[in-house]
Amino acid sequence: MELKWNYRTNVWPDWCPGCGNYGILTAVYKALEELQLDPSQTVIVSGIGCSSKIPHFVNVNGVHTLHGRAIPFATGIKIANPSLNVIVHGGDGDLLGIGAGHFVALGRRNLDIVVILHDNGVYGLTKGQASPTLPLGVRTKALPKPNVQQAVNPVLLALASGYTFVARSYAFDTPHLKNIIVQAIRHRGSALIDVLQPCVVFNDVFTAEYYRKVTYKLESDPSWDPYVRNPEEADEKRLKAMELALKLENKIPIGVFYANPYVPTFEDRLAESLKIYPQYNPANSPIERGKKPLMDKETLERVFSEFIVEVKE
Ligand SMILES: Cc1ncc(C[n+]2csc(CCOP(=O)(O)OP(=O)(O)O)c2C)c(N)n1
Ligand code: SF4
Ligand SMILES: [Mg+2]
Repeated sequence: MELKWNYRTNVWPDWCPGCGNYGILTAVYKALEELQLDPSQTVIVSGIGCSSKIPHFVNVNGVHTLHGRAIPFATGIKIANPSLNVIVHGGDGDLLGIGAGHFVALGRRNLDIVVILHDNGVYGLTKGQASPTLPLGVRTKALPKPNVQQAVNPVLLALASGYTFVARSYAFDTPHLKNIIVQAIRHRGSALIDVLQPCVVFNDVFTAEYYRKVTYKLESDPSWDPYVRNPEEADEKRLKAMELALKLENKIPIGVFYANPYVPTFEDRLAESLKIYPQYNPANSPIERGKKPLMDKETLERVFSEFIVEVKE
């Protein structure tokens, strides 16, 4: 395959040797190369954490934002310019701790954004505190006592929130993760990929050796079909995906849990509700004419006239 664009930057990734983030970065490069995404039309948005350094290492547009706030940034970017490919990267603390409300809101909207969750069970950057995905009773290296909180199941939460593409993969199975990322980018709607990611410094329980033993691929089960082929089978397939997501005892499934292309995206709903949105979204609207702002009183009234409500006493 001819490589038209070098998606690698000159910035040397400074993660610890052996960190699962290297596998995720490699899979991202391979997915972008396969899709040949236009770098000028692609944005990676991250929060704060070891995982969130990723925009510095990928040669597309990037924004390294605030802890927990990658999804709201990405939402603004996508609504302002719906033609962009928007990919969010964040840690389990970032997306499911401080950013949990935004994580749920994205699923409810089904905005066409891919979320890649670096799931290492710890707050890596701040030295190994328990993250929202660390199970109850597990004691990792930096914890003085076993974890006293229940874990959030990212796949289950995404399914319950309305994400229309939900998958799990493993950081050091880069061909598998690359395939999932390609599918998630091609999908129209909110996509979550929960990536099991060893943190070699702070998580001595969920290690690469552990994941190698317990993970198995859904693709190897011919009876598993997560793809919704007509809207009538959506509920049943989502329920099956939820049941599977709950099974985490001795074996952890990786692969696609649910993919439903029939739910309208937020962009579609916005265009339905605000008729001028596709034509006059912020990215394709001039903001000034003759050095004067175009958003004068008359323009604002025209834009928002559809929303004026008369409240009768
Ligand atoms: C508003 C705010 N609260 C807390 C922090 C401190 N902080 C920085 S990174 C982080 C957690 C990182 O964990 P995670 O999101 O799982 O990413 P990882 O480092 O594991 O990849 C925290 C609590 C911050 N930077 N900003
Ligand atoms: S602390 Fe953990 S997550 Fe952070 S770079 Fe090191 S190994 Fe990776
Ligand atoms: Mg983490």
